[in-house]
Amino acid sequence: MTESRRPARGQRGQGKQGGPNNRPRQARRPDPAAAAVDQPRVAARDVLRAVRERDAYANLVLPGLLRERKLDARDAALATELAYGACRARGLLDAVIAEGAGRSVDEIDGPILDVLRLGAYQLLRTRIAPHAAVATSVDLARDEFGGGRAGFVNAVLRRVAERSEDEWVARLAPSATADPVGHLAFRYAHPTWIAQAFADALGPDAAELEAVLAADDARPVVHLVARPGEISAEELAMATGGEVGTYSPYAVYLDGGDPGQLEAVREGLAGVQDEGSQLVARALTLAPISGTDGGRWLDLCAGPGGKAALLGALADIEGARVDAVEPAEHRADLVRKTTRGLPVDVHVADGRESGLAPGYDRVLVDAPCTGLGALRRRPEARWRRQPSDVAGLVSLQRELLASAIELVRPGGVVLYSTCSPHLSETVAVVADAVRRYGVTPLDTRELVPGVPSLGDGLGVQLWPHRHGTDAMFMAALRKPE
Ligand SMILES: C[S@@+](CC[C@H](N)C(=O)[O-])C[C@H]1O[C@@H](n2cnc3c(N)ncnc32)[C@H](O)[C@@H]1O
Repeated sequence: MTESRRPARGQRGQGKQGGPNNRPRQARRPDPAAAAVDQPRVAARDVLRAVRERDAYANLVLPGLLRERKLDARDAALATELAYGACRARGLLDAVIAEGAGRSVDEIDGPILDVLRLGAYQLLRTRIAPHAAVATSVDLARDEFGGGRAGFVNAVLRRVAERSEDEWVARLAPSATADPVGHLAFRYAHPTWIAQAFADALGPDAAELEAVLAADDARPVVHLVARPGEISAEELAMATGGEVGTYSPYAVYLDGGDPGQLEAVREGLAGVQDEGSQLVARALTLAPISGTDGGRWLDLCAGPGGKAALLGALADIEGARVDAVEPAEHRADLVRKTTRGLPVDVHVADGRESGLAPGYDRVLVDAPCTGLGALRRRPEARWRRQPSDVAGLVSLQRELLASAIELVRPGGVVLYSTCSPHLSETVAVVADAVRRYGVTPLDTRELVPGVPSLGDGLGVQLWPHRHGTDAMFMAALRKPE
């Protein structure tokens, strides 16, 4: 056993303290005498716990929790940084914690592991003073579970604090020469299969892999969409103090804050929508179709309605009408909400057998996917997704695209999109449809005018590190006449 594998002091008896680390365990009654634990860290800890125990989404849990506990702006910012950061960095943190604890993280009780992840994140990836990172974590453990467990947390974190993040990476990551993708995946805290999927999609540009992985950890800028016909991007930027976007004529970038509180958003003049998604909806309306546009548009996978709302606003201007299909009732409700007052009819149905009459001029298939292109907006998602998810999604994507091709009229266009750059979900699905149904791939790059660095293929792959958008993919296909 190497020195680093030696069990840390204070962990005696830990092995008997519980089973799998995702099982809720009985908390001790809080000790009123305990020093007031630090509220931002309590909030971050509670987010990690909800993610681990209930499969919650960190970005849905945290805002409610901050409001409920009335954290001021500074504390809220710290809680956000710690909760999201620790969710993102989980793989790296767990490897270091396992080394510090001398055991696999699977053998550490979940609630204690949450505290350790929070502490290790502060030690490795923030400028918080090490003694504060350790002491506040020990307080968290003591407050809930008492001295023994606090001692374990103290011992493990002291070991973690012995090295910087770079030193831990040098010690624990696969070799950069023998396994460059595995090395970068470890350094940037991504599962290797996801880093490999990005490298495959980047192809000859795989040297950019480091930049993509780093972009997933950067705090994403909030993108607003100015609803066409309601407000211009310039007006929205003026009203919100934001900056007009680079590629979508409707985009405004906001540096921070809660966009839900903005008057323009509350009044429905604007929404929160990644610029890449705006480009997808717009591309459908720009695609060249044969003959005149009869104004029958279809959004086959519409929930929660971001693209349907933009399509609806553009349809209103063009005199068109959109059918929006979504099988999940609660998501269909969201579509109804976002498209209120627009020429959009919502149908609760499976897109593979929607019952809608064929003959659409334009059809969007914004297919359910792994979401690997939006990891920066969903802190825990990279650790939740599994490679085995891909095959099932690909079959659904193929079936939905087949259905869209049935529903579009000859000479009309189907736009297939995903918020994933995984090649099985993008070019492979499109190539399969071209082969099976004889649809013609269009040069989709022409449908996103002014967007650079789109590569040689006919499809469009956006990237956070190149375009500042989610890694959306889109490909336009015309049905032969
Ligand atoms: C990537 S999301 C679409 C996002 C949406 N276009 C937007 O911009 O807000 C995929 C959607 O497809 C829905 N979906 C899943 N299975 C489906 C099916 N068989 N037919 C149609 N939609 C489906 C999911 O419920 C989800 O709402």
